[in-house]
Amino acid sequence: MFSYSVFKRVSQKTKQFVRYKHRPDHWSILRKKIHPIDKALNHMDDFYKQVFNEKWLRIRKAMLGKQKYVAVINNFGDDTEAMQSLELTGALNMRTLFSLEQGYIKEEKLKNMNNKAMDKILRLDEELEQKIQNKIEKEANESAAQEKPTASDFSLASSLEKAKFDTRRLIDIKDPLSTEALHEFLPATEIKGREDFIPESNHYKMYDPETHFSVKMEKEYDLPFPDHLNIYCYERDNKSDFDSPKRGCTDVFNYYLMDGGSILPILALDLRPGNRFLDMCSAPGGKSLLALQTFFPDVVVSNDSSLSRLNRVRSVYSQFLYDFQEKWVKTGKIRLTNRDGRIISEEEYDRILVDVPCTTDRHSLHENENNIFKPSRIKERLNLPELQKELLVNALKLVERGGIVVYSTCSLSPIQNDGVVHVALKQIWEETNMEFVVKDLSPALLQTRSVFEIAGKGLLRYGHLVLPKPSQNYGPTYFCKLQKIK
Ligand SMILES: C[S@@+](CC[C@H](N)C(=O)[O-])C[C@H]1O[C@@H](n2cnc3c(N)ncnc32)[C@H](O)[C@@H]1O
Repeated sequence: MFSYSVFKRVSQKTKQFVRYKHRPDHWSILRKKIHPIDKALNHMDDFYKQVFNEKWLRIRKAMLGKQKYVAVINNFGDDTEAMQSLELTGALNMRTLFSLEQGYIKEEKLKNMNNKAMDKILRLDEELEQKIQNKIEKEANESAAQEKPTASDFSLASSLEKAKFDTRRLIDIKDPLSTEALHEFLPATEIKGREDFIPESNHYKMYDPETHFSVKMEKEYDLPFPDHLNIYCYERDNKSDFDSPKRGCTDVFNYYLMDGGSILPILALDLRPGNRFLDMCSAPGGKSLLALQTFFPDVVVSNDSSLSRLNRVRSVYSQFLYDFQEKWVKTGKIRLTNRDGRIISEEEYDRILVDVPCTTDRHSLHENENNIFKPSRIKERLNLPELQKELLVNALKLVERGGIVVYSTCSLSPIQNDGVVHVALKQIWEETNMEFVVKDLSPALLQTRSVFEIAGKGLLRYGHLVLPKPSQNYGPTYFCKLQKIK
């Protein structure tokens, strides 16, 4: 076969040439290079298509699109002015949206004294959502069909399509995230050039489906919205950007921008006055700052095992809290600690947030730099569920009786989400006599449905998952609330 080769002149004087067999910047090489973001997309196409079925196309489209933010008003800055200026741009206070929904739900309840109101609301909501979804999926299918040919020639997704699946090992479509099913998820193993896939699928076996233990579940009907928390968002389909935050008279910023999904783990914590709150994996610090805006915790401990990332928390605090060192650190209200969350001990907390390192799905689809799907980070990626489980187990041990732990990720992976909660509870059950209740927030989360699409008990066993969608492009955010009862 004719071999195409190129020469590179290495010396101007001697006019020597080096003969490349494969020139590194040749178009055919560049075209074939699979970047970490491509790898991430291939991985998600393989895995999530089978988990979320027809919803996957819409989630995928949203995650590849523009992420939506909310603005958390800084109560320690020029808050009133900030709220007024945001309202002038058409931003809405989330508290108002939630309470409008609550009012509507109550009204429906009254009208339907036989208490079928919830079913009715859910059904109407689902019907509406389905109509919108069908339209979006139709559009997504059309654009995917146009985009496909070139890149998919060498994608894993296309090779998997051709590959034979061991159908006994695929997730049961009827109950896609049943514990047994997610533990058994195992893609076809005979895939050339994808060696990392094999150890990864082996890794899923650690979630032994044979082990049975009882888990207490309890429905929760209320998701209290702290009085002092003011969070602004744009309504469905409004893709406006918030202006950059501004410094006020005390030189601190007036609001903090964060993914809307990130507020739910903090709301789920149900912070109360006087709480001692540990943010076990806190950097860059958005959720710690959000917890402080409620005015409830007496002490906030922002921990992170990475010193450089902990310095980012310090910097966020300094930008949002006036006289941070004097008023917050020296008074002991905020502590910044640089420890491995797996071995924090001795202290007791009433509230712990375990917002673990994960595959950061949205980020992994956009940034090649430091991407968790880089070949050099395979081992780290495969070890994530183990690390996540150890962090959660330690939080469950640390929290006081009656206290609350919220476990959260920004991944759609059932392994890193319900899977980790499952193994952590199993370990606690085997090793201690502690008891926990998993809170089913589905009824309480109804009030958030004008802002978020949340997958609940139909798709998940323990927690809740904010699903990104083009009209409200937040998340993914998984969160699970656990309360220690013994
Ligand atoms: C998803 S980020 C946390 C985001 C943060 N909660 C927020 O909302 O801004 C996960 C963090 O966990 C930290 N981390 C990783 N391993 C850890 C460990 N063993 N103990 C404590 N923190 C850890 C990482 O350095 C990273 O900053």
